[in-house]
Amino acid sequence: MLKDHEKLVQARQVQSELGAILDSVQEAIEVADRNGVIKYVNPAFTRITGIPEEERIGQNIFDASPDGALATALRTGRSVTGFRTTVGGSSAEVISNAAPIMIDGRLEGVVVVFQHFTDIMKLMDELRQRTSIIENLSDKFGQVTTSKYSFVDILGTSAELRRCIQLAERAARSNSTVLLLGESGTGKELFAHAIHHTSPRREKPFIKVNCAAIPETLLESEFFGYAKGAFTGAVKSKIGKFELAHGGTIFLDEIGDMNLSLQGKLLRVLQEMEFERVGGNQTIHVDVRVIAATNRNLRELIRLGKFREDLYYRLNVVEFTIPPLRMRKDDLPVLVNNLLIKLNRKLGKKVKGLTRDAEEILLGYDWPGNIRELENVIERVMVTVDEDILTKEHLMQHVSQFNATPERDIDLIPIDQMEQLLIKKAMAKFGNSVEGKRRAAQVLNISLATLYNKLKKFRTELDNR
Ligand SMILES: Nc1ncnc2c1ncn2[C@@H]1O[C@H](COP(=O)(O)OP(=O)(O)OP(=O)(O)O)[C@@H](O)[C@H]1O
Repeated sequence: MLKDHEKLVQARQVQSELGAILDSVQEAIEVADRNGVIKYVNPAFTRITGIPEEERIGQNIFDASPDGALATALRTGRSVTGFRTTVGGSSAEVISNAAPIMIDGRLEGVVVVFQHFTDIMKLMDELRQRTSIIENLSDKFGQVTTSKYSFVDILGTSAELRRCIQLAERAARSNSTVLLLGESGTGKELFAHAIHHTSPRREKPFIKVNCAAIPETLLESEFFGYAKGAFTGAVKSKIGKFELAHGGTIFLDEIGDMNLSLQGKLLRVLQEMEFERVGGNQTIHVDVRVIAATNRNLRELIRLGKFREDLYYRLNVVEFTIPPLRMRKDDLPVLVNNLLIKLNRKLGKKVKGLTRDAEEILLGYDWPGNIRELENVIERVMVTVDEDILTKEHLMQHVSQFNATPERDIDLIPIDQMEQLLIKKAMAKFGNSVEGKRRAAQVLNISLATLYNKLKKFRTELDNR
């Protein structure tokens, strides 16, 4: 008797603990016996459905909610999950999970647990919002870059270059807009990095936008971002480069290639430091320092009506032109030495220097592709030559630019290969920048679009090999 009493006490304790749990959960719980008679509902059931406990208990589930999860589970003897329904006798729309209660292999009843559909929708909304915040942040995180070079990376001792460095160092301390001019490959981007790196904004982002590389139609949203639904496909909002650069510097490369309507918008941003996202109506304020660069003749573009004069005056608060390499040949030795050190490391070589006549070849050449071309030339020779000292013959043999006699005896090869060779040669000479491609297309007497197509075709052929 004592044992039975002890068991009874234990059972009561378990029952009251379970009761407390069932009473406190947020989900509604309803239990029916094997005949469908409702035996239990918890307080959350009444809260969600509005049906009082005393009204529900004793009803048969096949009368009360014949199409609900509980009746279905009882009818089939199987669990039901994610069942969306309206609770019989109420207007509450719920998502329910029901399961049969099996004791010793026999169906003794069924239990259902459900939640208000709007509660779930609210959670889903919250989840969506948070996911969008995370996506935006990770998008931003992936795009934010900082400057990679400082003034110590700009090599050269010529008076012309030193004057540019002095001006740039002074500009770096101010907040003024800087306009960098100069031929392709003269180091404009390097200067932009160095100015940001030396400015009080150095810890903040340095964001580069190549105005020539982005299709005109996308440039505006690239600059200012877009609001969700701004156009078909804008399923979420996107942050623009100006917002990304907040607190730091934006480097607008190839500014001479920007279309006139966007020039107007850029002018407004430079004046007011505020804008709206494409398709958005909220004004966004930013604090951004602008450095712009181009290898095109902006005064000529203004004369032709292709560049806004007011924008030009807004940009050229500090303006300087980086002289081409042919006008500062004094810089060649230090540039070449530095390249030898860098490329020895990269290619695993031990080149110590150049013979005097090899140096003379470099000094005698006029470097239309500037320092980028010099880098290409030295790398091409070092890749193919194993000696410690580079000679005039090495240069002549491996660098077509130095061969004064173009009508050499050429091997007969298929025309498409010859076309590839010529395009490669032009690219090596003028560099891979947009201006380089423009000049290459000019020399090859084909349109820029044709050149792009051919380059794309070579790349696909290489990928397929
Ligand atoms: N004074 C310099 N010292 C060392 N390297 C330099 C110097 N000037 C340019 N370079 C190197 O030459 C290459 C071309 O420079 P950069 O891209 O800055 O030229 P750019 O004028 O911006 O060219 P583009 O107009 O074609 O964009 C880079 O690899 C850069 O590091």
